Amino acid sequence: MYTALPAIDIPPTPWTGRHDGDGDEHRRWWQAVAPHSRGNVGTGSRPAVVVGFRSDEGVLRNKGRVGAAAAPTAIRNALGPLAFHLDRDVFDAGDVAVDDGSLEAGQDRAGSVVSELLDARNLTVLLGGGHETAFASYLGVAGSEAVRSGKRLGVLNLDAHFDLRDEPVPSSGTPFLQMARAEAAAGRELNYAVVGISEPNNTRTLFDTADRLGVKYLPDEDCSAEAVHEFVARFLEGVDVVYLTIDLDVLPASVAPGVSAPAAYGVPLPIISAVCKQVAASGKLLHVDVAELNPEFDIDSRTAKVAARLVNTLLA
Ligand SMILES: N=CN[C@@H](CCC(=O)O)C(=O)O
Ligand SMILES: [Mn+2]
Ligand SMILES: [Mn+2]
Repeated sequence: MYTALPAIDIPPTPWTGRHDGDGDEHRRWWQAVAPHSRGNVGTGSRPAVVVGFRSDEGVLRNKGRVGAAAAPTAIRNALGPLAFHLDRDVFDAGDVAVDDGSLEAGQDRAGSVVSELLDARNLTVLLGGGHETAFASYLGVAGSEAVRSGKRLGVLNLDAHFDLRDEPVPSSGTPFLQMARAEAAAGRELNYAVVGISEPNNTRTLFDTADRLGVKYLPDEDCSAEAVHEFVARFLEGVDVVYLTIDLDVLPASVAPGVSAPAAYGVPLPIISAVCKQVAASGKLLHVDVAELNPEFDIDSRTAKVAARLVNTLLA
């Protein structure tokens, strides 16, 4: 019998895609993904559980282009037809929805879903949502047994932006400053690294905040394959578990047009994909989210397909 997690607002619905046959040799994501039910443990490798965070309240508050609330559905639709070559079970736990502007309550609900799934041995995949999704992810990760028991957490953000804004209300521009404050309140220091920072899209204040917090970052123009590999390797050395957050605006606008703030320069997709493989291969990946897809501005689902491809790579 299906039992949803208590904080889920919208239960999972069946996935769709091309049908070539019912045998394993024809299997696509839509045929492989099953609804998550409390007590699902999967077989073999650590199962992955997908959760949607339908929110664009953070983007609205950050004066961006709204529409990211529709992204979880768009990413599932892009994943569904992909051939399934994974060696793990994948479940869909449904969505948390931010209604009536109640972002903070939605982040709390999504956080509790992620914590429960992590404590049940799953690899969690939170599909945003604007980048306010990151604070929901953080609540989930920080509330997990792994982090509470002292594992050293690293937050790796693939993003053109620091998202360290100091604002009176939380938004898509504030999640990593919120994390820094929450970590300080817990007697820890946020270990935060960003790949793909666009210098002209982050003010002096943001660079000063990053420096004050000891944030490690690699500018977009310095993102050669070697430099990124070295940067990520160093970061991985100093942590036990990783929360990886992919803001799709780290990619060039031609690759990811469907975001609130498309990147003029951007980090090439092969390099972002290589980071995903490197993090997955480290065995330290605890949780991942994908943020900022705005299907309203997408072209031929290009950005949704890139998001789906990166999720597929991370779980492989
Ligand atoms: N999550 C969004 N972050 C960016 C948006 C920048 C923009 O809208 O131009 C930020 O706040 O810096
Ligand atoms: Mn961001
Ligand atoms: Mn960004």
